[in-house]
Amino acid sequence: MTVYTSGLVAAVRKASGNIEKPLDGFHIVVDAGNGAGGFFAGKVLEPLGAATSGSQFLEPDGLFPNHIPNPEDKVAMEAITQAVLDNKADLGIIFDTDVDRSAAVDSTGLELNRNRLIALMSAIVLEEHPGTTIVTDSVTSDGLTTFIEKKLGGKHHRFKRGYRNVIDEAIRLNSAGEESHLAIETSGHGALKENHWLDDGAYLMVKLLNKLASARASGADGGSKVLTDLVEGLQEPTVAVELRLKIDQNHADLKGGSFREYGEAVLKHLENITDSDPKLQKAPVNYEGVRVSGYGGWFLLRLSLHDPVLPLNIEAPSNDHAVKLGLAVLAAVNDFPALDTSALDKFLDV
Ligand SMILES: O=P(O)(O)OC[C@H]1O[C@H](O)[C@H](O)[C@@H](O)[C@@H]1O
Repeated sequence: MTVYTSGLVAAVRKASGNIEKPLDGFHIVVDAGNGAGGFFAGKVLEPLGAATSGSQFLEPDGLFPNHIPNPEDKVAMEAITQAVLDNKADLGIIFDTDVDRSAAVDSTGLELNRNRLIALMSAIVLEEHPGTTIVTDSVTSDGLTTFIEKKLGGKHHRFKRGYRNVIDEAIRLNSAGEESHLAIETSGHGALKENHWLDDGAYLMVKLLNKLASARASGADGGSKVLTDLVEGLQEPTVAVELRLKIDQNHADLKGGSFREYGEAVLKHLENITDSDPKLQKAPVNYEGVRVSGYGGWFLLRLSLHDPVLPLNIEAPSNDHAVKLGLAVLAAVNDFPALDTSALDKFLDV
């Protein structure tokens, strides 16, 4: 552990031009959610000179008495945001149980997770490696693609859900001659080529600290603004939801087949229905499920990696637009009685 944490500390010192305490004067709070990430406060931030008072839930407790340690979870993100605001901290850092996922919160309480974290990491990596390909999971937003390609001059390769899938794809691209330095999921899993493609949430946060430290070393004193500025221009949808539609594996409509076969049949049917609707356009390149644009937004219906579930992501510029997209999905999935559409029904208020 000492070898690992001293490597993280050394990386930030190096980024600052070898200053011993490059984060002196910064106040950074950590929320480990009672998982394994509590070390980051005492073993990484403090040796670098940052104050960490107000950090919370640093003691491991497998019952997770405070909140689920998950940087995608609303309650978890509210907890770290509140800690940042209460302590008037410069930055908040949150980890999942085993520190392979992470996210941050800036000094104003802006959450830097999901698409925003990918945008931020892409900005950092593309400064170091202009033009490189960023590999992400399938539920990333259209705004993220525009940001990576138009603002940052990189290439966005939206692949499949699953951290192993995105990392393996980035490794494959490199061996096929296409340079990629970052594989990252909206879940907060992320891996860099320079870190031997390790799925390491602490290292992602070190890349943010490097930015703070180098800005400070060059005389800038805007706290976490150096990070927030990097995501400026990222278009964000007004509505972004994930609804999980369960397949009842014991339902007669499966006719003895597997839930996967059933899910594939749902997806095929949805694809046929959307093909015949002129208001909807199938994504020209897509590696997982059915991704469709329309009404100024998009939806993706796909099979879960592990569960008998079809997760449905919808992003749209307004609730009305999101409802139109949801209704298009409902028209297809209603023909499959083993599918529990209650989450979608509730969203659509039908
Ligand atoms: O397909 P889902 O049920 O949404 O789950 C997808 C998720 O599964 C696991 O948690 C993996 O660690 C993640 O990398 C992945 O994103």
